[in-house]
Amino acid sequence: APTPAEIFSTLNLRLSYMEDVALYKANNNKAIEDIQREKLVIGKASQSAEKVGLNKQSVVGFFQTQISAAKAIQYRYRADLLSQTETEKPRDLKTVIRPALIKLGKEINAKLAQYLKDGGTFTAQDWAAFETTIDSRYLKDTDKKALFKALTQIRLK
Ligand SMILES: C=C(O[C@@H]1C=C(C(=O)O)C=C[C@H]1O)C(=O)O
Repeated sequence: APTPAEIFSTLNLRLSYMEDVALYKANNNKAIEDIQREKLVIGKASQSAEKVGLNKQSVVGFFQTQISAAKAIQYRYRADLLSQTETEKPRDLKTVIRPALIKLGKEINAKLAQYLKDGGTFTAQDWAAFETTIDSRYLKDTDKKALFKALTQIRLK
């Protein structure tokens, strides 16, 4: 069965793509927020929740919170890009990053379902590990708290 550490780490991996997303969008004159894409991401997460036996509404809430954190990282990094040049080329948004984000979303749901079916729970005891595992330089403690709260609210069907 997955461990909380493994689940937190997969969530962190999804968030770790967001600086590349921001750099790609800045280089291509694209807006950070893409509502059409958010609807697709939420729809995929809802489908995969259903498939693995998770309560859909709680999973949708969690993914909305992940998307908010994703955008917070992007806005803060894009502000930094106004005064610092970045010479690294980001991974391609359409062919590399977005497919990876969908795959990681499925992995997060599968691991969560296994963990909860095995009787696992998330409590205040897990916060310390969560807070250190989510390591984006652009996330504030308030962002991490919102993510942790949405995570603790996920339940089985
Ligand atoms: C990651 C992206 O940026 C934002 C965050 C999203 C996400 O976390 O899945 C989806 C759409 C965007 O509003 C993206 O455009 O793919």
